[in-house]
Amino acid sequence: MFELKNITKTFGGEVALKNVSLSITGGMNYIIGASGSGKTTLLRILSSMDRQYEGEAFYCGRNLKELSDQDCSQFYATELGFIAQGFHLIDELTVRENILVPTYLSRNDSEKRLSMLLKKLGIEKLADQKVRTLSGGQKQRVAIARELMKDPQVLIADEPTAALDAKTAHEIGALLTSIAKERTVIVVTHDISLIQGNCSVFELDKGVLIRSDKGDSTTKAHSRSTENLRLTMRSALRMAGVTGKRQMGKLLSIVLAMAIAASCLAVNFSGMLNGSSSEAFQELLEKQGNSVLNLLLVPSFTSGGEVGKENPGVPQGVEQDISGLLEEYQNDDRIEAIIMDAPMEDMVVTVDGKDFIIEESGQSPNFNQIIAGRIADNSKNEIVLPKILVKKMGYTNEEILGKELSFVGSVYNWDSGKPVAMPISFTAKVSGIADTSYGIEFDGKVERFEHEDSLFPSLAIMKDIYAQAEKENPSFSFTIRADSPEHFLELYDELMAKGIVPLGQAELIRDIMGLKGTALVQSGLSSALIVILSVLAALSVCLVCGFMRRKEYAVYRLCGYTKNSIVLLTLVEYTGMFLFTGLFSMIVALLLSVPLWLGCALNFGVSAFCFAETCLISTSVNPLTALKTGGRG
Ligand SMILES: Nc1ncnc2c1ncn2[C@@H]1O[C@H](COP(=O)(O)OP(=O)(O)OP(=O)(O)O)[C@@H](O)[C@H]1O
Repeated sequence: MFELKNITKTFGGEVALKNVSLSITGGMNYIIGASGSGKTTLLRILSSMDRQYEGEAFYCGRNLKELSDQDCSQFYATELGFIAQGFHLIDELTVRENILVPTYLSRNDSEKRLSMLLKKLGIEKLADQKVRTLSGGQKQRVAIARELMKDPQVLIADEPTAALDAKTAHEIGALLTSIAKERTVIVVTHDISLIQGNCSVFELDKGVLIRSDKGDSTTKAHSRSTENLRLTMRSALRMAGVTGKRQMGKLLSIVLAMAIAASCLAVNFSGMLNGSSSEAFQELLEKQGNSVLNLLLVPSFTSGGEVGKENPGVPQGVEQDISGLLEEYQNDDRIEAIIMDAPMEDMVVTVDGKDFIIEESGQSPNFNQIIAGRIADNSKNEIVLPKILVKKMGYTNEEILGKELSFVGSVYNWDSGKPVAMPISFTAKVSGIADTSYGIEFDGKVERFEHEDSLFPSLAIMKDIYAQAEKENPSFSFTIRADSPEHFLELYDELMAKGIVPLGQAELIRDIMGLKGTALVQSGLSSALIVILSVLAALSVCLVCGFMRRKEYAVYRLCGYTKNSIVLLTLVEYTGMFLFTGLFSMIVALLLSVPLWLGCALNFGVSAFCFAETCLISTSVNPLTALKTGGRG
């Protein structure tokens, strides 16, 4: 059965086994020796847990060194029962559930064999008891029953009586001897009083085999399962049902951690935390109207009074050449509209034979937004009227649109250096009505103003009236309406770089955008932090739960579960947890108005991360280290 030839095992120069050759043909076999003599090392080689040594070890003619991981799982599932020190049972499960662990891999009816074993080992009354409530002897019987459930050719036990009192130790010894009548039993022990009857004894001393007493025991190999044992989806579901029920606490903590992480991420990504970043600009728009995005381009203007007071001797007039800019910016994508700026005085408008005097405000026209019709076509005699004037004339917006109106008034000619009012007149078709209101904040209160002399004629009209006013080389002022605060600043800087000073609230908008930028950076940082912390929190809970289940995963490996089978079991568990988490996330999403798809996607992402982490832990468990298998554990 086992044939070991010249086995030498060293641990970093220290020899644990030296040139050991032996053969085990069946029956009861004891491996004895002082502490540190190499017993456990030999056991690990026999059970194929350790495949790094010099020499050759064969089991039924197969070289143990050449077994693949898959072969090993099959070996554990069908050929070898292994009882490590410390019983290696799954504490949360009942006796029955523990014994049934290997049976999920096969399709055979296990119930009959289970009741036979419970009876044979004298533990039928304990079947539904949790194993953590059992005594040491009872636990050892459950461990033996579970291994016998596989109907193995060989049963290996590492110090099976070490933790038991003398009476129980002898009962277990007798049990193993009776099992040895049907299969090969190999026991490592310190307790030589166990050695009775016809058995083989191998004694080690400092790694050297010093005694090899062979009993005449040969066990007939009974028929082995050739079935490729693996976990099917059905058995994985059944098994997850059992383990899930017993490990509810751990699984619920994972569900909760994943749900909290997914909800935090959903809230984070839905932009609820970023909402305040554009609030400051929105507030400005509400107070002052859309005209905050206006850039007024004029050929000349006078600097503010403040500057004049500080520097009384310095002339404050600014002259600039804006010719050509109108054409340049006419079709710019960043611009919502270009509005001609026409300060006209003493205006009287005639509509349907009725004259209306337009009251002067002394302010330049202020364009907020078009509320009916459209901006005047610069090639035609068209004009946009302020809604306040239309109201004063007693018309509705719809009634006045398209009407032909006559205007008379004056325009100042500054060619001589002094303002000379020049009479003008023109007719124009009404192309649109504009809201010309704007707000100014006084003592925290916003007051709104609107002037009826905010007229917006086309370029064609402007050219006509400047000709009438006999202006030499007339230059036409106009307002650029940017389509966003970002483009407003871009256009402002571009014009300044050209040496043109546009009039507008650039500094205020720059401040607000700077604020927004800072807010975005801050919210970006806090977003990243929330993402990292949420995922880390969920991963930590899974890590802790995964580590708490390491012994359980090691038991699965020794019962013959392949890594793929353990991944499948983990997948089934996580699918269940994903559904629970999904329910929680959906409720949170509904309560916080987070898009459902976002909640589900993030829930899936978090679950996938946690699943991957748990798979990593469950498949990388080394039964040698996870279960105590000798002095070195
Ligand atoms: N993983 C390891 N790393 C380093 N040395 C080891 C390792 N495992 C065993 N050894 C060494 O190999 C020798 C044999 O150890 P082994 O555990 O096989 O002895 P043992 O007879 O089973 O002892 P005990 O009865 O105390 O369990 C010892 O000197 C031990 O220190």
